Amino acid sequence: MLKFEGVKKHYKDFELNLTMEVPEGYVTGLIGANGAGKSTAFKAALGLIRPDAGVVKMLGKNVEDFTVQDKERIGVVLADSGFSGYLRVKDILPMLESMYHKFQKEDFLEMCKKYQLPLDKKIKEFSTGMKRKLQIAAAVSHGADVLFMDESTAGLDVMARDEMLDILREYMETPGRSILISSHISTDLEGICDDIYMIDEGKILLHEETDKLLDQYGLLKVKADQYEALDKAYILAHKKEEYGYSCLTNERQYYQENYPDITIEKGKIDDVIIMMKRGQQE
Ligand SMILES: Nc1ncnc2c1ncn2[C@@H]1O[C@H](COP(=O)(O)OP(=O)(O)OP(=O)(O)O)[C@@H](O)[C@H]1O
Repeated sequence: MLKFEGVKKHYKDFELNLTMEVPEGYVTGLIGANGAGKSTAFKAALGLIRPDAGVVKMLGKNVEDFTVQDKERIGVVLADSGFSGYLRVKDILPMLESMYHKFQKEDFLEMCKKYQLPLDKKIKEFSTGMKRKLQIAAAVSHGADVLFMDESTAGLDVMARDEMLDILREYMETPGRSILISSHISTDLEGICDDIYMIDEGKILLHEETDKLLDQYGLLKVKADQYEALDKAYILAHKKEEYGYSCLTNERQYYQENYPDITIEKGKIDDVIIMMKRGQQE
């Protein structure tokens, strides 16, 4: 559905070097700190910047060859963009109708009603959550096959985030669709993503299915002598701590069964990120 093949982009103090895939029917998450390269990746996929090397392929085509019709098959929600604050929802309706052949006006209006987005209030008077919901409603109302959501949970309260996830789940009910969603907050993504890529300083640190990350990853807390004796076959990284070492594993059960005396915590995505970034990889 969407593939980044060796995509490189160099800025003064930064280099993106990205290979990743968003398969059809998948919600794929891109997690990384501020400045990790998430927006640069999105811009490359949307043809807003030209990579120095590599290609982005989407819907079976190089994105550089995308036509206006191809672009209609994409929905986009970017954190720092949106509709002009001086417009009302009723003003943007004809714009959306003329931009997208497949704009589903009824669905869009229904979403506005469900998420309490008034049609005749200026958008600049909307709250952050309302603006974001409006962006999402517009992005999912023209039959797009791929949805890009860059930092779209930023600034949303728990309710608004939950409503946003509902819209995305509903969007994914139609077969053949995919979403690429980014955030610097892992808990925002773990409830919706099938698959997670962790990005740091422009490179992918780890790619894993969300279920596997949550069910099978773990953090071992061991003393120095326990560490020496440990079978490291399923240890991905270790980090020196006051008490000895913390070790990241992708086979928690193996260590639970074979080392009953060792303290093993369930994997949290943030722990995995910290270990992959700050720990020493095996
Ligand atoms: N047009 C540009 N010119 C120079 N440097 C840039 C440009 N765009 C991005 N960068 C740099 O590239 C790096 C990655 O930025 P990017 O916006 O992709 O990160 P991000 O992961 O989206 O971060 P955030 O969560 O803060 O949005 C940063 O160091 C940024 O300063």
